[in-house]
Amino acid sequence: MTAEIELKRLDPRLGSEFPLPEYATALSAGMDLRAMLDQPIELAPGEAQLVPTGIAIHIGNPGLCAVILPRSGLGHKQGLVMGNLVGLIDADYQGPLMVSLWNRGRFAITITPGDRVAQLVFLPVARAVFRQVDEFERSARGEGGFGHTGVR
Ligand SMILES: O=c1ccn([C@H]2C[C@H](O)[C@@H](COP(=O)(O)OP(=O)(O)OP(=O)(O)O)O2)c(=O)[nH]1
Repeated sequence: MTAEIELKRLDPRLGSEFPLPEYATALSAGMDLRAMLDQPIELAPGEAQLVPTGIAIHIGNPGLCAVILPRSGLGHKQGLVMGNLVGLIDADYQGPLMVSLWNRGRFAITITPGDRVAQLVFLPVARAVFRQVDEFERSARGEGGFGHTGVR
């Protein structure tokens, strides 16, 4: 599925000095987001900072959202992940897209302007309407809470 999403370029270096977010391959699920900083920053072990991506997007479709996820290599090797673990971008959000960068590793990490630090993935969303009931229809699953399915 392809969806057209409105994008505002907030940082003029995107689209000139650095490409706008794009899919790296025909089947990539995520597009890399860049840290559009004015100058390099150093994240000490355990430190988190909110970093601008230089874009704003408006999804504008109740059936879609986006998530900001770590890049696998950076997350695994350097410990650079998201301070909110996963950033959730609502379909009605129009503000600047920010990335919370958290150094969960043991060594300082330097982020240079334009570095690809995270990835943006668009996902389908089902919105629920609750129907209140007094009793649920019985299921084979029982009521023991998690870890009680009896499956080994
Ligand atoms: O990593 C992120 C996470 C969120 N957002 C933006 C998009 C999202 O739609 C908005 C609000 O996020 P969320 O609802 O998760 O945060 P909140 O702390 O609950 O804020 P709010 O009170 O605005 O709902 O912030 C980002 O730019 N980057």
